[in-house]
Amino acid sequence: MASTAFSNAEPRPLSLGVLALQGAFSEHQYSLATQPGPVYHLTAIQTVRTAAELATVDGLIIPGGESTTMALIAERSGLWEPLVEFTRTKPTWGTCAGMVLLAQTASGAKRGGQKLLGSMATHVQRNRFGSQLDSFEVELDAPCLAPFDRPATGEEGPLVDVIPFRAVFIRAPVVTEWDSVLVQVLAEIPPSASPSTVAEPVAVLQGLCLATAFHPELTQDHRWHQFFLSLVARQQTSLGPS
Ligand SMILES: NC(=O)CC[C@H](N)C(=O)O
Repeated sequence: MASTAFSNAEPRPLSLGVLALQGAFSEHQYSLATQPGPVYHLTAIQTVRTAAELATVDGLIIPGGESTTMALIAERSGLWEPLVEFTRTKPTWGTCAGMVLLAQTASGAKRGGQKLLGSMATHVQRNRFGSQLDSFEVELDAPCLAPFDRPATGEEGPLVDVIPFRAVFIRAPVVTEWDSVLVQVLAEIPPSASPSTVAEPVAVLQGLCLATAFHPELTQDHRWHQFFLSLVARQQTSLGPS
């Protein structure tokens, strides 16, 4: 075993999954495939529809779409319990409907309640900004994206201040309550764009779980994908040699 000492310089192969039960999964696959960030040894970007597929990935994206429909399909296909287990132990990123599913509780839920994975200590309000017709874009400050500001062209140059992220909100939730010990707020909607006129969290991180209320996969700015990949890579590194 002489040469198996793990070095941070050796990228471990990463396999990323995108939950593909419903919603904007192919857009995430495209963003992952084209993200120009630091080079990760990304061996697979695969759709996840079964527990067997979920078992093969190092990190999972739960896309935007309809959280109630995704929960229903996951239950019917025997994927619900594996998803609960995965999202509590492995890197997971929920966008929009994914943010709703990861929450512990939600208001504006379907009559009779809706099933949530409950992997983040958050309460979300669904459809905070109204219907599809009320969709909008707004610039967010997200200091966590600073490491990914520099274009991955190999160019040297001073790091600019964090470039605002132009976020697309479509029937989006916001986090209205959270456990501030466990959950880190990464970005807030500016008060001017918020119905409550106070800044409200729209990107949060709890351990290996990331949730964004907006849709980075619908933009050409792949810094959130790079941020998530860096989480997955860090988790893989901490696991030691494969
Ligand atoms: N764009 C979206 O993902 C909308 C999410 C939807 N409002 C839900 O709660 O499932």
